[in-house]
Amino acid sequence: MRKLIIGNWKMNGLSSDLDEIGKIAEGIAEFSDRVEVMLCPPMTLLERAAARCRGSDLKFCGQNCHFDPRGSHTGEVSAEMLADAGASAVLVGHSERRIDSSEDHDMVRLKAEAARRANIIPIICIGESEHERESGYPVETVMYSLRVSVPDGSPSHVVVGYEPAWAIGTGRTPMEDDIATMHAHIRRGLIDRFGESGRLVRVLYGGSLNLKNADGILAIPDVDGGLVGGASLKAESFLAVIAAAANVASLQSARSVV
Ligand SMILES: O=C[C@H](O)COP(=O)(O)O
Repeated sequence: MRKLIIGNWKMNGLSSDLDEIGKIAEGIAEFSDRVEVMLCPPMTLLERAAARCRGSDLKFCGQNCHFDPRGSHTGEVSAEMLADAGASAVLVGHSERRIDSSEDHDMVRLKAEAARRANIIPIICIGESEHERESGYPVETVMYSLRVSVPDGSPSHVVVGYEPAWAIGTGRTPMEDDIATMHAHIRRGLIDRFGESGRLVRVLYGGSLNLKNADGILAIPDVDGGLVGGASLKAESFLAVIAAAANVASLQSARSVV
């Protein structure tokens, strides 16, 4: 399976950064056989970025959507609008939205269902806070989020992003063994719920992923790719993470042949 690397620009990016997005689109061509790449620019750049990169392998992703298709929701954007602007996917339940906008698991599930309704892929983000990790029950916390946030029905075209909130933007990451344990639990939870189809759900790791740690983290079993924040803002650092993902994908496919 190709690795999936998603860059999340969060509330960063002006029209002067469209050239940087163009560089990313050009730079990923050599890795496209091993890595699928998506970028989540701010809403104000989405349509222009998608138009500019049309014909490249770079796909675009919204950072959030409302669960209704239209209506009286000032300041919101629907999944249908994201699709119309050129998005193939949307992040739902990112911990920054859960904190800033009090989104709970039920709302995240409704948003994931809205993405499916609009034929775009929901990237469903789950992860424990520092307090939840220190309380000693991070696995239980994450498994509960997974159960409630992921909608029923076929899990095909659903992506899960495991992002420990305390690792986001801090330069701190869990130990590789802890990431392996969490991803194994998530995989088991998906298989228990969806049977063999649960094996096909891509599970990404996010939280201070960068060039220095990408080789190790992306090689962990059941880590199917990564969600990259800060390191995705410049083409050079984002392409370095993508190159690392391509190397890991090559090694894993060589091993699976032997
Ligand atoms: O969506 C991306 C994540 O929040 C990770 O952000 P970060 O790489 O800056 O820690």
